[in-house]
Amino acid sequence: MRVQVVDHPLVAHKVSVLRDKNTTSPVFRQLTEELVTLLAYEATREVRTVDVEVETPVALTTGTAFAKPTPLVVPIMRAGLGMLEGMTRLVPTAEVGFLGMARNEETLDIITYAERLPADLTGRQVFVLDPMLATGGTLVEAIKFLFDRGADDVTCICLIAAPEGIARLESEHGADDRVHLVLASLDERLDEKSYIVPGLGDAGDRLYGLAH
Ligand SMILES: O=P(O)(O)OC[C@H]1O[C@H](OP(=O)(O)OP(=O)(O)O)[C@H](O)[C@@H]1O
Ligand SMILES: O=c1cc[nH]c(=O)[nH]1
Ligand SMILES: [Mg+2]
Repeated sequence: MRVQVVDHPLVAHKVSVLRDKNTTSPVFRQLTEELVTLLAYEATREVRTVDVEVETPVALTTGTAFAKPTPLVVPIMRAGLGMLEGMTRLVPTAEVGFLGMARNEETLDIITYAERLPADLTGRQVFVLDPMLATGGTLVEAIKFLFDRGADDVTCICLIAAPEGIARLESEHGADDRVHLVLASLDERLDEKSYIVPGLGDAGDRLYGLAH
C-alpha cells in the first residue's frame, strides 16, 4: 500500500481554511472541490493510458487517452459526494458509482445503506472519494466491497487522515500494491470519540448540515 501526503502550499492553505470552525458550508463545499482537483492530479498519475493518433494542423503525432475500461469514481456518501464534482471536472470521462456508508458514532460499526455500482468491476481502476479517514473502518469496508466485485486497484483520495486509520489500512493491505492512498493532511490522532484531532469536525455535517 502506498500513502502519499500531497505537500503543496495551495493544499495546505485550503485545508487550513477548511479546518476553521467559522468557515461556512458554501465556502467549505467550494474548498473541498478545489482540494480534490489538486489531489486528483497526483492520484491519477498511474491511470492506465493508450497511445492514440492525433492530427494537428501541422503533422500526425502520438497522443494519450485513457485505456478501457474507463476509471470508476466512487464517492462514499454522504461526505464523499462533496468531492465528486472536483474529481469529475478533472476526469470527465470517468464513470461514477455510489456507496452509502455511515459510522455508528457509538459503536463505530459501519452500516452500508446504499450501493449503486457495476456488478462486475474486473479490470477497473477505482478512485474512492471520502474526506475523512478516522478509524479506517469505512475505507476498509469500501475497499473490500470493491475487490470482492473484481476491481483491479483502488486509490482512495481523502482530505484528512489519522495515523490510527492508516495503521488499520496497513494492517489489512500493507503488502498489497493495489491500494493507494492520497491525502491532503496527516493529522495527530483520534480523540476519545474517534474524531480526528485537529481535524475539521464532522465533514458530512459541515458540507450538508446536521444529520440528526
Ligand atoms: O474512518 P472511520 O472511523 O470509518 O470514519 C470516517 C467516516 O466518517 C465520515 O462519514 P460518516 O459516517 O460521518 O457519514 P456521513 O458522511 O453521512 O456524515 C467520513 O466521511 C467517513 O466516511
Ligand atoms: O473527525 C472525523 C471523523 C470521522 N468523520 C468525520 O467526518 N470527522
Ligand atoms: Mg458524518
